[in-house]
Amino acid sequence: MDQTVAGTIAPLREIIAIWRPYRGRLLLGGLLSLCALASGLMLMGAAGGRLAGAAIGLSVAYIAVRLAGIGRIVLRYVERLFTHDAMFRALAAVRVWFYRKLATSSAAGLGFRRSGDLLSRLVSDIETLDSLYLRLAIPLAGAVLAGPVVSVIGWRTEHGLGLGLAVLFALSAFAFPAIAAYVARRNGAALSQAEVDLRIAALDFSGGLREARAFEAEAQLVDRIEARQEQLYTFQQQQSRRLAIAGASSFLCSQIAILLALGAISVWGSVHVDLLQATILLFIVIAVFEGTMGLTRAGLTFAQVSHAALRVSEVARSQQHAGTTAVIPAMRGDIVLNDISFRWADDRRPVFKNMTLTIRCGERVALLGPSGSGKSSLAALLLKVVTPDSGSIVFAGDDIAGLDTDQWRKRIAWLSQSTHLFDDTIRNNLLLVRPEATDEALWHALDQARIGDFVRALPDGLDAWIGEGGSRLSGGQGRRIALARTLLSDAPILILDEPATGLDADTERDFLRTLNETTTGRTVLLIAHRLTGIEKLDRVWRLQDGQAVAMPL
Ligand SMILES: Nc1ncnc2c1ncn2[C@@H]1O[C@H](COP(=O)(O)OP(=O)(O)OP(=O)(O)O)[C@@H](O)[C@H]1O
Repeated sequence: MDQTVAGTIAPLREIIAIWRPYRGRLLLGGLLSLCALASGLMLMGAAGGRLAGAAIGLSVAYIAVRLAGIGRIVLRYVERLFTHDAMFRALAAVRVWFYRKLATSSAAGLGFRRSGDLLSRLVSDIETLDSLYLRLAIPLAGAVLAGPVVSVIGWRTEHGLGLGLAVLFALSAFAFPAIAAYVARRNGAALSQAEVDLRIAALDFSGGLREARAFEAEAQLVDRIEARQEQLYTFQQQQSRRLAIAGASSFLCSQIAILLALGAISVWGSVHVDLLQATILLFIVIAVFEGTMGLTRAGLTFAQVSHAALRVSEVARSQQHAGTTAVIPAMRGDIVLNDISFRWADDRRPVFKNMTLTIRCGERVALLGPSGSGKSSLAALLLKVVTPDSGSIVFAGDDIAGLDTDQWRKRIAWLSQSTHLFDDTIRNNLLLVRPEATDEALWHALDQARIGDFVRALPDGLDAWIGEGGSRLSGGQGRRIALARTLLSDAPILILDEPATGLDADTERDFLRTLNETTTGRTVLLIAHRLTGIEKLDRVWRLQDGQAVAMPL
């Protein structure tokens, strides 16, 4: 992970750019917060002045205390209302942005990401981002305002005192928080990784509870969770210890500052007017330095926020990388794989070795091969989830590497081996690919997938709720809903990865017949272990040793 300053700042700038529409509200919230702070300082100063005045028999107007007191309460309330409202809106914008980035990769990339990691990014990382404004920017702006105030009043009492207070303030409000940020930043990556690991273990456990029970492996999985929890605690403890030192140092500075102000009272207190000024100073020092205590935490917050911003923006960056060029793909064309070689990782064996094949526009072709031969990897390459190590994939004469990724994926309807069904109605699951589709079109697609009669028999029909991942359906029924969704899409290219998984032999035959009839004019890539003999195909290849070998029809 990039640890440089630029690597830290760039993701934060990206997040701040998403907040741009709320700039006015955020600035107003900040301004109100500074006004609340100013009235708080005035209140303390006025209270100090009145106390000293009472001690020396000087009449100091009570009105200032009242006004500052009321002002502080009202401003604090309005400020909280504004800053939190602005922040909730800004975070909602980040969530929408994040979802959009995920949605554009939903054709493929998600299947290759760990869901626990994604959940962490979506929930805790985005939540952490509110600290950037509420616990970082606002307290820092407050410190920038309060520091000069206390130094100037100190300077007017005695130059050396003003200087001393300024140094103590700089240490307490800026230096120690910066050290805390540095320490926390160093630990931050390990800490958030430990959080993600724990979340993945917990999700794994809850998702695989049935298997864990069946194999009596619950204790083993619980041990795994506990080990990861332990690891997280260890990192948290280390972090807390170091932060406690930074916090204590900052606290020490504030206590020295108060001692200095008390010293000022004892030195200059014999002269009435100076006593007044020194007491005001003491009260303001107490208020200002109390505010700096939270800044050490802001240092920690900075580390957490910069990590969160990096993790959240990483998702976007992979998308931007994939779609930086704006070449819009043609609607139709041949797909040509030119001499492509590909392996998933350097330490894995190559999946393709200088493979060349051409899928002509409107052809119905099949790609066969034993498990692990690379059929799904080819789909991943076509969908631009991964790029070939060498060679190129060309569509209608354009290298797909140069095509706009979002637009390219819109040309493809893809049915993966584990296509996801959403916890929603049948209708909404189908409308995902064609939001404007009529009920007639939905029923047509369901009939093509041989599931129309089943849906008609449901009390709620198209509005029946199918549960998480289609849990209220049988495996085969869910598969057919997913098939219907793919058939509903009007994309010119269909990639069907083992479409018959979970279907009985009769339904499989029916479905393949439908496929023969309904996909005329579209390019269909059928990925399968073997053929049934019903498929009407223009070409068949068998994947073997990283090559596509043409098979007789
Ligand atoms: N995300 C991934 N990361 C690393 N290696 C992968 C990944 N996906 C697939 N592989 C590896 O690439 C090779 C080809 O896998 P692929 O899924 O393309 O095969 P397949 O022909 O579709 O298999 P099956 O018929 O079992 O679905 C396998 O050795 C597999 O382990």
